[in-house]
Amino acid sequence: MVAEPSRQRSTTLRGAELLNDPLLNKGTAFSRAERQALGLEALLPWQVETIEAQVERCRLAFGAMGSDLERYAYLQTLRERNVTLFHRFLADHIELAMPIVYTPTVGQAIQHFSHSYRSPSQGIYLAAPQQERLEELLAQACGDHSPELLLVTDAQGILGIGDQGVGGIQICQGKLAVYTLCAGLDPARGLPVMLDVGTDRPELLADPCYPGLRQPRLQGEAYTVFLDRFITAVQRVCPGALVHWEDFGAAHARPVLEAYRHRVPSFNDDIQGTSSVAAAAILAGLRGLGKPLADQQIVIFGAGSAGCGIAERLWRLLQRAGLSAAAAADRLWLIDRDGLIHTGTPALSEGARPFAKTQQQLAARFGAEACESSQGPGLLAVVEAVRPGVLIGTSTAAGAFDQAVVEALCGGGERPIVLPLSNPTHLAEITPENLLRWSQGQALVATGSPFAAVACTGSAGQPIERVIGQCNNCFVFPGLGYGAVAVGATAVSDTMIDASIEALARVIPAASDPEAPLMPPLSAVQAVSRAVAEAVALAAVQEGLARHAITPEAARNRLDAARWTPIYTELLALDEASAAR
Ligand SMILES: NC(=O)C1=CN([C@@H]2O[C@H](COP(=O)(O)OP(=O)(O)OC[C@H]3O[C@@H](n4cnc5c(N)ncnc54)[C@H](O)[C@@H]3O)[C@@H](O)[C@H]2O)C=CC1
Ligand SMILES: CC(=O)C(=O)O
Ligand SMILES: [Mg+2]
Repeated sequence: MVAEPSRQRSTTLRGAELLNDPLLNKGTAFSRAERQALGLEALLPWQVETIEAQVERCRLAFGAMGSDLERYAYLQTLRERNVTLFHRFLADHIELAMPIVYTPTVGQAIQHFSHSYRSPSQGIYLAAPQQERLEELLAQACGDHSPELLLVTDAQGILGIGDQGVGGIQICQGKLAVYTLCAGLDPARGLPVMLDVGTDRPELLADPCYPGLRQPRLQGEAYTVFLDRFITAVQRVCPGALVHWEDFGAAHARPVLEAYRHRVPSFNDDIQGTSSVAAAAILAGLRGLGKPLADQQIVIFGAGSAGCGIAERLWRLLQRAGLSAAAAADRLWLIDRDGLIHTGTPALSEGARPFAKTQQQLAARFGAEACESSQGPGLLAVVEAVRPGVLIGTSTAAGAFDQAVVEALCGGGERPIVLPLSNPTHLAEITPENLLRWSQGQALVATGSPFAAVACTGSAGQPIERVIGQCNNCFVFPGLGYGAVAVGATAVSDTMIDASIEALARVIPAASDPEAPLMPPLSAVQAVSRAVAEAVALAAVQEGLARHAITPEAARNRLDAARWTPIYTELLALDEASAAR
């Protein structure tokens, strides 16, 4: 339940104009006095309702819908009409609503965007032909309410479903809803930004209903110039705002992060947020199993933004656990479309380069013939040769962790940690049900999208139900972003990200019991986000990166003071003349 501090606000809006303002609208919850003062008396049915009664009506309507896509559309409409009620519904029904506004349903909604688009919803579109006016357009969109957090995508790599053009704005809206739900970011302070640099998806280019720019994506220098202009506009219009980069394609995600992380406070969620949740799950799982990280071999299947981000973070943690940089890199085995990544892999990415195995390493593990082809050994061969304690999937290759792979992982009675992180649900590298069946209940698992509990046999032969934790960056990015914004962090440092890992790892149930879930339940996501935000804010203070707080106490106070809760504000009528004074 949400506590109800009293809040008041004045407005010059009256009647329908007020009902059409989603940040101020309360619908049937306007009191008699407000209705009278604000010209609403004939515009609302007679009953004055509480927000709880409104939430119950929403729950009934939501439950009566025939499909998740309809539920998504219903919640979008609610958000466009009444932001407070939308967020209160989410807060009171997290486990029902989160899979709709976020993965997996948001992915489906994005794929239907061209055909379901009705009216401008929350957020802005900045298109390539407007690139000389980005500052003016951003200023126009922000008005007097400079955002503190910009959630920015170019939609080239939405979840695991690739280039989605301007429909990608809905991932920004979904992530911002999660920021508010989990961390308490004021919805008026977050802005979804869709950078429309074109699309390379032929179906969108050919679709007369596609509402975005119908041209191939900007490439090379033209892309860089556009991004540069955008960042310059951000620096001028909303100085100090945090930029959260989301779902860029693999070719741009890392270069964009590196190019601008020193110009604006920013992080890439797919690279850094994901690395945090994966690292926390691994640390907690190993603690529960009583195994040191420094002893592990780790296989990462899918060496794109998320996979390389996880590798880089684990590399850092392995070094902190006492290994040299070279020995730590040797523990990480990255596999992509061309098999195990090695120094002869074609088009080796910057993110994967530190982990590329040398020809000598290939020969030592897989025999001399492994060096004869640019194609590296495949997943099964790597698992058989390396016997990893941890297997991570960030490939979008549904079902790639098959029975042979699982049996090889568990050979010798090992209890591996397996994280099939690809989203949405149908792209998971393995279902928890198959994993637990083929590993005879031995594997520890957490998935990117939500999965139902699996019936298993316990260690004493008794029937048990294994609850499947959701290893999704939603357990980190709300706290990371909110913590950074609350103290006015001038950068998002590696130390701040490390702090988020430890805060999350501490509350993962499997850390003390390997049969318990490998992530906290969604119902705990608000408490987890608060702990992550605090750890991040304190790390920023310690590093001297916090503009708004110089002591830990001040940082904690700012986290509490900035927190927005979905309760209605009492509205007072303000006349135009007083407003002008
Ligand atoms: N659970 C979570 O919190 C997160 C999950 N993800 C998921 O991870 C997946 C990857 O995301 P990104 O890294 O952003 O995409 P990406 O496109 O940057 O990386 C995917 C990589 O997988 C490789 N790949 C594709 N098919 C393969 C195959 N058959 N075998 C081996 N490698 C293959 C691609 O070549 C590419 O390098 C997506 O499904 C995404 O939804 C991403 C971020 C967070
Ligand atoms: C969760 C997320 O960021 C992704 O799947 O891309
Ligand atoms: Mg993402």
